[in-house]
Amino acid sequence: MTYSDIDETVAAELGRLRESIDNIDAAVVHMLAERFKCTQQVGRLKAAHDLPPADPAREARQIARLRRLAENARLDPAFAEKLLNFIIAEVIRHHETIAGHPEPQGGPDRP
Ligand SMILES: C=C(O[C@@H]1C=C(C(=O)O)C=C[C@H]1O)C(=O)O
Repeated sequence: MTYSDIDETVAAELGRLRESIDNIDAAVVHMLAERFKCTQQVGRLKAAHDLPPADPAREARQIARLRRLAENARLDPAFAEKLLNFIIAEVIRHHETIAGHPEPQGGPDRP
């Protein structure tokens, strides 16, 4: 069996489900973009006040909270933790970059 010779009703059902998957993927991308906008601001605030890029205590609280949310939503908590750690690692990398390239006095828009 291949995708080109499946039954019409199966194709319709698959198409309907895939439309929802595409919508969810778009929402995930938009939500991540908003999250990174916030974390970039946090990175600039940390750099301006000489704070370290990573905050392990905050991360531990977030992971505990996300694992509880995942359990309630019947999502594998180990997967939720892995995903959050993956995102946080990227955020910390951004914060290290920001800390290494301080903005000139007057903020980011100054020429
Ligand atoms: C965004 C922050 O910086 C880092 C990234 C975090 C995140 O992506 O949620 C959490 C803690 C920090 O290690 C923060 O300190 O709030």
